[in-house]
Amino acid sequence: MPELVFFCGTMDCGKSTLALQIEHNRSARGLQGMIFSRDDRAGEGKLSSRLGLVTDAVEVGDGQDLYGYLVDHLSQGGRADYVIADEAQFLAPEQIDQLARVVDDLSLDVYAFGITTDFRSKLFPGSQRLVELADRVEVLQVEALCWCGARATHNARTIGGVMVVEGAQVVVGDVTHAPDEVGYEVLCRRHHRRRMTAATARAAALSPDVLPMTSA
Ligand SMILES: Nc1ncnc2c1ncn2[C@@H]1O[C@H](COP(=O)(O)OP(=O)(O)O)[C@@H](O)[C@H]1O
Ligand SMILES: Cc1cn([C@H]2C[C@H](O)[C@@H](COP(=O)(O)O)O2)c(=O)[nH]c1=O
Repeated sequence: MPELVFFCGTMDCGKSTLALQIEHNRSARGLQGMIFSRDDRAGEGKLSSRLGLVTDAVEVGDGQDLYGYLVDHLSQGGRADYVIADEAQFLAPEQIDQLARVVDDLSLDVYAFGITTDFRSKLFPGSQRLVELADRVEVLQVEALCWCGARATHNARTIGGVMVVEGAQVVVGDVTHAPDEVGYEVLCRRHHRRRMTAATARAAALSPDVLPMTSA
C-alpha cells in the first residue's frame, strides 16, 4: 500500500540526507521521483544536505496545487513513481492534504521531511497537518545534541548567540552562521525553556558571580 510518511526531527539531524538517500536508492533501481522543496538554504529549486549533496527539486510556491501539478505532469507523459517533499514544514496545510490525495488517488508513496516545531516550540501548520494525516511519523534516529550533551529536541533562533522568542515564524537560516547573523541552535527542552544557548551558558560559567574567590 502506498504511504504518506513524515520523517521529522530537529534541524541538523539528517532529514535532507535521508531524503537524498531514498532518492538515490530508488533512482538506482530505475524509478523516477518527483522532488518538491521550498526555501532550501542552497537556493530555489534545490534539495541540499549539509554533507554536501544536492539535487534539483521543484520549488513549491504559495498556493501551488501539488496534486494538480502531478496530474498535469503524468497526463503530459511525464513519469513519477514516488514523491519526496523536503522542508515540508513550509508547506501550507492544504498542500499536505494534496500530498495525501497523491497517495490515495495516484497510488504513489510520498516521503515528507521537516522540522515539527519552530523557534518558539510551536508546531508549523504544515507539520501539524502531516502529523494529522501521515500513515507513519518517523523521528530520525541520528540525534542532534544540545551543548549539554542531552538529545536535542527543540530549535532555538539566536542573534549573536542569544536565544530570541520574537519574530516571524519563517526565517531561512542555519546552525552554522556568522556571530552577528540570525541563526539557529538545537537544544534539549530544559535549556530551550531556560533560553540557555551554548554562548550564554559559556558566559554564565565565566561570570564573576560563579568564579572561585582568590586570596590575592
Ligand atoms: N562534516 C561532517 N561529517 C559527518 N557528518 C556530518 C558532517 N556535517 C554534517 N554531518 C551530518 O549531517 C547531519 C545534517 O544533515 P542534513 O541532512 O543537512 O540535516 P537536516 O536536513 O535534518 O537539517 C548532521 O546531523 C550530521 O550528522
Ligand atoms: C526553527 C525554525 C527554522 N526555520 C528554518 C531554518 C531553516 O532554513 C529551515 C530548517 O532547515 P533544516 O534543513 O531542517 O536545517 O527552517 C524557520 O524558518 N523558523 C523556525 O522557527
